[in-house]
Amino acid sequence: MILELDVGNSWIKWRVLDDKRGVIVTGRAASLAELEGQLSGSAASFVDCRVCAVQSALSNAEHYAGVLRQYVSGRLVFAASGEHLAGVQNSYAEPARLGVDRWLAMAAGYSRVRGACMIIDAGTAITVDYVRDDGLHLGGLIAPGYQQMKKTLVGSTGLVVSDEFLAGPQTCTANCVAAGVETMLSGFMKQVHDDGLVRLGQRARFLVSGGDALLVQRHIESCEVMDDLVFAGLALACPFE
Ligand SMILES: Nc1ncnc2c1ncn2[C@@H]1O[C@H](COP(=O)(O)OP(=O)(O)O)[C@@H](O)[C@H]1O
Ligand SMILES: CC(C)(COP(=O)(O)O)[C@@H](O)C(=O)NCCC(=O)O
Ligand SMILES: [K+]
Repeated sequence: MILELDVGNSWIKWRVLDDKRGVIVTGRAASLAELEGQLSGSAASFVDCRVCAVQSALSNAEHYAGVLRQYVSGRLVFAASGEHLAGVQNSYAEPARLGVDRWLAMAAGYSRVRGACMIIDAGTAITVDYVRDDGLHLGGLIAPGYQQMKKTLVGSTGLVVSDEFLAGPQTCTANCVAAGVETMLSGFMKQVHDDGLVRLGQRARFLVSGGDALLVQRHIESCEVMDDLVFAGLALACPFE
């Protein structure tokens, strides 16, 4: 059995694969302590484990490794961004500095569509990565995520915000804030979509992942939601063959 972890800034997503690489359990934890509760509750032990951790969590990698070691008898690997993976070429001058979650999602997305694609991951941050038809990464964008946009405004002004999805002018504070954030997201997505088609060509595919993927889909109708890109990328980077 293989334990796979996708550690983001808001959630730790995890899943377990059986010996035939089929997914047998998936889960989500808000913290390492919660994850530990979930793993010990399952009373499972895993042979190997592969981890994708965003930069903020990597600074805590030893602590993660110490906790995970209790459940993992074999290999325990933290994936890292490199120069090439599955036909994708990293554009960063220092390839290791590219977020490994972005890197794995790009490799998995490009492997699947075998052509120009834009990878949009809507989580704590919204990241956008451009991958050309020949696999060259043209670079990307990092913007505040949907909840961050709301939190920042509400936190710094004390305003309230409604949870509804609203467009156009509104007539109470909570709805004005909700519609304002939605309009920012919609304008950003329209710009990203148009720019993707210009830079990557009209046949480019738009692949979307992350907790807010469905919000992105509201604005880019032609996009394809692929929730497992980071996990699929982990298998490419750390195949455990
Ligand atoms: N049931 C849910 N509980 C909490 N957040 C959710 C839920 N469904 C969607 N979300 C959204 O998912 C976002 C986090 O997405 P995720 O991809 O897990 O982020 P990260 O990779 O940064 O940890 C939150 O900002 C929130 O808007
Ligand atoms: C940009 C990110 C913080 C996104 O994290 P997420 O929203 O998935 O939690 C992550 O990819 C990261 O830590 N990147 C390192 C910096 C970079 O990619 O340039
Ligand atoms: K993200």
